[in-house]
Amino acid sequence: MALRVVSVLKRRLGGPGQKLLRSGNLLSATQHRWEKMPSSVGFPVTSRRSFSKTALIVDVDHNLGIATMKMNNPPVNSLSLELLTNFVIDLEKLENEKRCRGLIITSASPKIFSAGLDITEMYGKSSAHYAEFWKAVQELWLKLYMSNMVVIAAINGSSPAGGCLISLAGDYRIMADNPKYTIGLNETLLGIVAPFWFKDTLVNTIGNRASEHALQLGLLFSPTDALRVGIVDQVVPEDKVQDTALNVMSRWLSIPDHARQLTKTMMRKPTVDRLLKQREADIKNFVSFISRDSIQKSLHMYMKHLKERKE
Ligand SMILES: CCCCCCCCCCC/C=C/C(=O)SCCNC(=O)CCNC(=O)[C@H](O)C(C)(C)COP(=O)(O)OP(=O)(O)OC[C@H]1O[C@@H](n2cnc3c(N)ncnc32)[C@H](O)[C@@H]1OP(=O)(O)O
Repeated sequence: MALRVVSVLKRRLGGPGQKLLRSGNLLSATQHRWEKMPSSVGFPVTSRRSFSKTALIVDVDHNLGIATMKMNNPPVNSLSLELLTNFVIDLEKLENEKRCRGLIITSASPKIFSAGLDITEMYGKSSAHYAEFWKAVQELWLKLYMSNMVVIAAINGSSPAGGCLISLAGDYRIMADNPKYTIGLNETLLGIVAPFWFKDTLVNTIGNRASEHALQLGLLFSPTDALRVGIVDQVVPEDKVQDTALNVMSRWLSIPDHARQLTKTMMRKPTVDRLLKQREADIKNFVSFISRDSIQKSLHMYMKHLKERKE
């Protein structure tokens, strides 16, 4: 199957996209190599590099120009300060790899894409810790939302709150068709409020009315409902998520990078600038909001509820 997908990738880049690239004199080293491949054979993986840190496994296929990043923070891929920090470091590395044009984000443990922000980072800690944590959340969103790479979320499990934000920060979302999985910004269910830039990212994806409805009620959508409202772009059988991501990636990579990147910047920069203009104030707001006794109590109760569910 993987070979078939690679053949599709080669065919795609050999088609109109390739012509566009040629006319714009924009062929990257990776694409040159693709052009030389005879179409009857699968693409040999001659250059593959992996780097794996705590909580993230990154696999870069230089021939395809695609990196796959698997979140690997058992049991639920909660976004701890460590995971957020490593995520940002690895994104920067990939961004600097000229031949890496696409990134697929997924989970190493099917069933949970990511449980969102690590709640234990948000209660019972110092103000300095909250500030550091929030800065890391901001940093990841800023880097991901404005990435020069094509970013596809291969959502192979549940994806509440911060997990949903990571998916929304990408360019395209493919979710596994399993009614047990849910996705959405459910902050209000925890007694907390999605910050304005979480909200903006959702509004940019599904529009104002649907966002207001989803945010006020803290809706967690099944894959079918997520597709209906537009939170995800495609729902596919569980075992087809990765191949579909590669296939979709080929379509996006057939567009000349500079044109696609400038378009992405044009669409997203106003949203990003809103946070950049008030980044420090946003950190202060978070620290003062999360430090309130009532919020600390809500988070504590929510964690207790999560644990009691199992008993
Ligand atoms: C005026 C305006 C100012 C605004 C200022 C800003 C305000 C703050 C904004 C903060 C934004 C927050 C974003 C977030 O992402 S909050 C996190 C939201 N996440 C969730 O609600 C998901 C919770 N988890 C679950 O629903 C389930 O765990 C899940 C479906 C993901 C998996 O279920 P499963 O049954 O497989 O696993 P368990 O529930 O048994 O969980 C296993 C253990 O993991 C612990 N756990 C789960 N989620 C988290 C988490 N997010 N953080 C930390 N730990 C988590 C769970 O407690 C279990 O632990 P134990 O094994 O020890 O019991």
